[in-house]
Amino acid sequence: MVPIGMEEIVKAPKALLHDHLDGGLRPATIVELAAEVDHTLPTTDPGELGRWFVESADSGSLERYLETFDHTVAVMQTAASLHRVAAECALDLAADGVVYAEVRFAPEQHLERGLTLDGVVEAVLAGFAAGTEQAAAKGQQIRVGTLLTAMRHAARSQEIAELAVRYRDTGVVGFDIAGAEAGFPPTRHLDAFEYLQRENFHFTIHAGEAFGLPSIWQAIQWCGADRLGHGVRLVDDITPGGDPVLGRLSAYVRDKRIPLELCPSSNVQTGAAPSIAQHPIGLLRDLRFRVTVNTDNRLMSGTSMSREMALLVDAFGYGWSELQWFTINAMKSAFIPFDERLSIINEVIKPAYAKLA
Ligand SMILES: O=c1[nH]cnc2c1ncn2[C@@H]1O[C@H](CO)[C@@H](O)[C@H]1O
Ligand SMILES: [Zn+2]
Repeated sequence: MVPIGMEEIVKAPKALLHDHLDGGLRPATIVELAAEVDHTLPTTDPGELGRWFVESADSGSLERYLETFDHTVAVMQTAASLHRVAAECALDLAADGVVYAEVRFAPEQHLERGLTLDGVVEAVLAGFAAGTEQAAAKGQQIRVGTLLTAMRHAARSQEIAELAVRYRDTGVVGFDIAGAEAGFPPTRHLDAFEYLQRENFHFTIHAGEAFGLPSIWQAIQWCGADRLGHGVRLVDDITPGGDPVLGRLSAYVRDKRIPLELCPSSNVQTGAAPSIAQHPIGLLRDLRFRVTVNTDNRLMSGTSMSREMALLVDAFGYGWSELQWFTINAMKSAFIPFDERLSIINEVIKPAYAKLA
């Protein structure tokens, strides 16, 4: 079998469920926006700045990895800058062959220059719409859904959950919590999750990245998460060997087909996995968990959806059938309505992979 090349992977349709808006800016855009607001960057050379983000995020610790977001969040404090960053995000994902993306960000982090929560959300939604339209004009079809994130160390999750529900018919498709995981269990935000369940709304929870099984267990069994952001530490509940044995929690996650939003490069940078080749995605796929492949933060990892796929092809020898499986898993797990998911699977994904294979 001829190994699959990067160019072909870019052309293949891909679905992305876990991508942070403030973790995916173009370095050149950060430089321009920083000059407008007098924000001091480590360097104003876009190439060097891109490398600075990757090297700084390569820290082995989630807390230190998250410090790099100070520079991206600082330049995303006006409606115009949020609009631009969101439009470029849609354009960049579409150019990479992503046909469906859920992009998340935390509105509460963008209020430093007078915007309201609603103002932040409206600027981002308008930016995604503009970028989607520009991509379509170039012949690149993408659909972008927005997830609103609440920061887990803060106390605004109920407010952000209500904000998400308010915009559910105009582009917001789900809710999430993010930020440092150790010391900030999901149950701190139980009120918000119970509210969302009563509203029949969708949410994912960052869990099982920098903290292990208790975090995953709470996210699912206390909070009712539809999906797990990362969830990579679920392997702590699997006894490896010729015939791996699943514990109660990992068996539950697999039986219920709870999607795992795995982010290989990001996990290596924060120390959640030793390398791509040793990333638990290999085992989890073999065991048929509902595995999806994601970018997390394209800027901090110097990556793209196609690059993450290519890394897995290199490390695990995956072919088109595995790449299609990841893509369909993601599409099945999306927060948009079932009929819309199905039409992307049947009309876009399957015909394209049939030609590739
Ligand atoms: O992998 C991650 N784990 C936990 N939190 C994260 C990760 N990536 C980004 N953020 C946090 O989410 C916020 C909103 O997008 C970012 O500002 C960052 O603090
Ligand atoms: Zn994340």
